[in-house]
Amino acid sequence: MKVGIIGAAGRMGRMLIEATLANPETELAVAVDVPGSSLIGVDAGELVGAGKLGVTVGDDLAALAGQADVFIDFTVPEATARNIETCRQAGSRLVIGTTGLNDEQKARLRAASEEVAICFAPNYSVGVNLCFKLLETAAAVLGDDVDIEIIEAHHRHKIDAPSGTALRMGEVVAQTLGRDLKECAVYGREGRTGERDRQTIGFETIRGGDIVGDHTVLFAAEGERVEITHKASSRMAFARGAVRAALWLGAQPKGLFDMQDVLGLAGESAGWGAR
Ligand SMILES: NC(=O)C1=CN([C@@H]2O[C@H](COP(=O)(O)OP(=O)(O)OC[C@H]3O[C@@H](n4cnc5c(N)ncnc54)[C@H](OP(=O)(O)O)[C@@H]3O)[C@@H](O)[C@H]2O)C=CC1
Ligand SMILES: O=C(O)C1=N[C@H](C(=O)O)C[C@H](O)C1
Repeated sequence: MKVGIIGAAGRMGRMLIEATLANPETELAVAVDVPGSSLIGVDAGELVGAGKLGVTVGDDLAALAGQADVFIDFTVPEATARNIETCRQAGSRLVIGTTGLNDEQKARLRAASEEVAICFAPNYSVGVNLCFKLLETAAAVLGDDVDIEIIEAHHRHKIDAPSGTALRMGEVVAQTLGRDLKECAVYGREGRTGERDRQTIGFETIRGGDIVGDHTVLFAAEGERVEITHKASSRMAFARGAVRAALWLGAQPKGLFDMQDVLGLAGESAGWGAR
């Protein structure tokens, strides 16, 4: 399968190039980054120490859209929104890892998926997607008898908070408990907060150094507590998952999917964020 990487010069973009080269079923066909980047025109192989591959980093997705079977986009929300439109017009499949999309951008994504196949997930690691299923079970068993807090930590360069993964974890728990996350989420606390309302779901964000991505969901009761934790130690976990999603998406003519679909874990609650 011919794969195109959008955001190729970024932290994830470089990992995605490596993961595409390492997978015997995928071939790097296109690499794109932001217009004006000093890396436009550089060979994509040189970005990851793989030597020259004959694929130079371009800046015009529309002109390159026909050269790949599936594109993988890990950029910023504004760029992803434009790329969705470009892929829709070109009839190209798209795997999206970008987090922090607003409601309007998600609505446009949903609309585009009526014409092309799109996989959209806040986290492509297998471990995190397993955690989503564990969270359904934990929330269903522990129910309304616990206080629920979601704590995430990431590197100092991350621009959105809470992480897309933390928000999805909140959506999974809220949906299982019949709550609306938009109404029950509490983001950080300061000052005289008053006693905790058990119906709320709290979010705490840590940013520092080179932390790849840690997530903990804490279920705290009187006398005991349960913690479900995932720690990523390499971005390769996300990149391998995204390439797996690209291969899976190649068989889908159109529609909106997420990593739960790719892994065969999708139940009634799949696609919490975008659907
Ligand atoms: N779903 C998942 O599994 C994961 C999701 N992510 C998400 O992926 C996104 C990217 O993360 P990360 O790689 O760390 O970020 P980076 O900033 O390192 O990479 C983003 C890249 O996209 C480039 N870019 C910006 N605008 C455009 C554009 N219009 N066209 C093409 N390229 C563009 C940036 O260029 P420049 O820097 O020059 O602006 C940069 O090279 C984030 O939203 C993050 O949360 C991250 C890891 C896992
Ligand atoms: O920006 C990152 O780095 C990551 N972002 C994703 C998110 O927002 O959930 C996934 C991962 O934790 C790394």
